[in-house]
Amino acid sequence: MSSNKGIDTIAAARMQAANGERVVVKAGTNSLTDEQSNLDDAKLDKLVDDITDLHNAGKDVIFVSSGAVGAGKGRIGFNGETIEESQALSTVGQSYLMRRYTESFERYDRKIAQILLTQHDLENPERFTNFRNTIETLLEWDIIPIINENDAVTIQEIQIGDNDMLSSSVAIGLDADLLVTLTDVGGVYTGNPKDDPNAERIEAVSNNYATVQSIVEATSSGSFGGIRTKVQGARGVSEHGIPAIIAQSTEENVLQKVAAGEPVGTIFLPINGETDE
Ligand SMILES: Nc1ncnc2c1ncn2[C@@H]1O[C@H](COP(=O)(O)OP(=O)(O)O)[C@@H](O)[C@H]1O
Ligand SMILES: N[C@@H](CCC(=O)OP(=O)(O)O)C(=O)O
Repeated sequence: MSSNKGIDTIAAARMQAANGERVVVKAGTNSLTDEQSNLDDAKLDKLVDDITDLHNAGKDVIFVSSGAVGAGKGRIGFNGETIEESQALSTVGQSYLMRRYTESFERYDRKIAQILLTQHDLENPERFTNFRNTIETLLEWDIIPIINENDAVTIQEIQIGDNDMLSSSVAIGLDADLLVTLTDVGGVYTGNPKDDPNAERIEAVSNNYATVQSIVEATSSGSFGGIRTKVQGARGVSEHGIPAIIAQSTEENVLQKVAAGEPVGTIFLPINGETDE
């Protein structure tokens, strides 16, 4: 299934994405942990390899990483039953996650910074300005900021898997040129690719958005998050004229392929003031 827009428009969006100078990359829990919720070193190192490649290509990379609750579960050996327990697990997991990122980026002599945020911080003009100034300074220093939601003081995102929306707001607020959402499947499909062998990857989303929304509503289990918030976040970004791509974190050189304009994942075409529906 593809967008009703022509192949030229999709190719132009791929080129716009490839040429983006400021890129927000978001990685979900599934891209960082194994089936026992332990932080998976090989997955984390692979993400760091890809981000370093993008950075070495001269891009400003802002990384939004989930995985704190998952890493906390693995560290403590307990899944947590209440929201409060998930919050506490995130605080254990976050410091461990950053330790592993620090070690992994050190393989390339790269420095990183941690920023824990809430949607409130992005909505409050004074806090947002402070956040933006910090990011701009880190980027000038060639340091890769790693952002996560501050789960100790907010529970919205533990409940709805909202790092997808946080990364979307960060991309819009920081005037990024591209949002890449990495997950454990190859994009948005016509069915859940984990249990539907006939599911086909949707190449592009533009004027087919309403159809795509109904598909992901129908194929998602659970009442929150999952592929739905990725689609919603990517659409929000594209409505600001910024292309967004949902792709698979395990795909070889996935970010290099994005930067080469290759047809990986599902691209959300930037909407530049035209009527899209
Ligand atoms: N139509 C669909 N297209 C792609 N993925 C889907 C679809 N419906 C359900 N999914 C599921 O959404 C999951 C991705 O969401 P999630 O588990 O929240 O990932 P992450 O940890 O990367 O944030 C995939 O593993 C996939 O099984
Ligand atoms: N702040 C939480 C992220 C929760 C979340 O959004 O997870 P995901 O849907 O896997 O991106 C954590 O680090 O565990």
